[in-house]
Amino acid sequence: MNYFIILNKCAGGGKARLLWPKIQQQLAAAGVSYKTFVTQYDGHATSLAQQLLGQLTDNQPAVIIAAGGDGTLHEALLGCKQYYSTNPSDHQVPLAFLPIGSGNDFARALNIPLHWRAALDQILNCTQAISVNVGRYVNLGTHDNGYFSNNFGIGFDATVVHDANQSPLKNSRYFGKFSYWVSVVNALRSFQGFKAHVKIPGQQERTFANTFLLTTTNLPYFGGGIKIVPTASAYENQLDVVIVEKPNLIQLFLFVSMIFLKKHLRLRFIHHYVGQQLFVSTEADRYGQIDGEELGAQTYQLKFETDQYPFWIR
Ligand SMILES: Nc1ncnc2c1ncn2[C@@H]1O[C@H](COP(=O)(O)OP(=O)(O)OP(=O)(O)O)[C@@H](O)[C@H]1O
Repeated sequence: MNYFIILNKCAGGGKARLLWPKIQQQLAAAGVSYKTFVTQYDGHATSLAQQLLGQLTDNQPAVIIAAGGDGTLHEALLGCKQYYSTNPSDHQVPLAFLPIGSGNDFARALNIPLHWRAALDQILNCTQAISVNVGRYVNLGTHDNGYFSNNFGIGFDATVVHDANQSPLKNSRYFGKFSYWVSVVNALRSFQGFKAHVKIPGQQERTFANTFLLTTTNLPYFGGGIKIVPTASAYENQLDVVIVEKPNLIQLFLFVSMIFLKKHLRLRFIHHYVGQQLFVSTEADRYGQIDGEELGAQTYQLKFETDQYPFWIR
């Protein structure tokens, strides 16, 4: 097998850079053949995936390993999907994920070990690709489109991502988590609810006048280990959407406590729907995030659908 590693040394607030020599040692000890492509800038993993797929011959056994956090996996997946949309093939090169970022929600959801050594062993011992569900979105207003392995969030979660990205501490291994929690508090104090509509084909449209969080998810987890939809599964051909209406202080406390008990979806200000296709629109500019990658503030007119990609994960 030929392994092609797309490595984001900045992932995990620079933790990936420190781990990389150890990972190299482990690869050398396993005697495997691999090539490394190090990302140089935001978005680079997408073009690296496209370039390397363009250089592979059709029947060359290969696996692309996204080594970084969920953002690196997101970019690599996007590159692969974009490549095969213009170069269709019956054999698509599978993706593996070496979770050396901060949140690593994809790994949590797909039982990929969170320790790099065990995760690498799992990749090297894997013998067959498995098809995994991913989300596809189209912004019907702008025609922007793309994919997500984890989730597409609008509102509070995305505001936190935006705020944390502005922090000078965001790349600090030790203070990165602290700056994240400062952003959570900031967003809780200032976030203004927004009007949103959710429509699942065959069902009536639902409108929420004061939305706090609107997340379309392929996985149970978001935000680095928060189990937002305990029943969601990337092995099922469906997406889950969760709408949280803006909570008052008591509701916020209830929400946080019930999340720990995995019973928050029973709360009356939280709504959960499932579909293979769904439509989401909003009426005010709010931040968005895709797999933890920030989108600017905008209004959304989104169509979500399920899609698949082969993963090299067990
Ligand atoms: N050379 C680089 N310089 C600056 N940013 C980079 C570079 N290479 C990649 N990036 C960006 O780093 C960001 C963070 O990467 P990633 O999401 O993989 O790690 P993380 O945020 O630590 O993990 P997680 O998303 O799991 O919490 C991504 O937006 C990616 O585009």
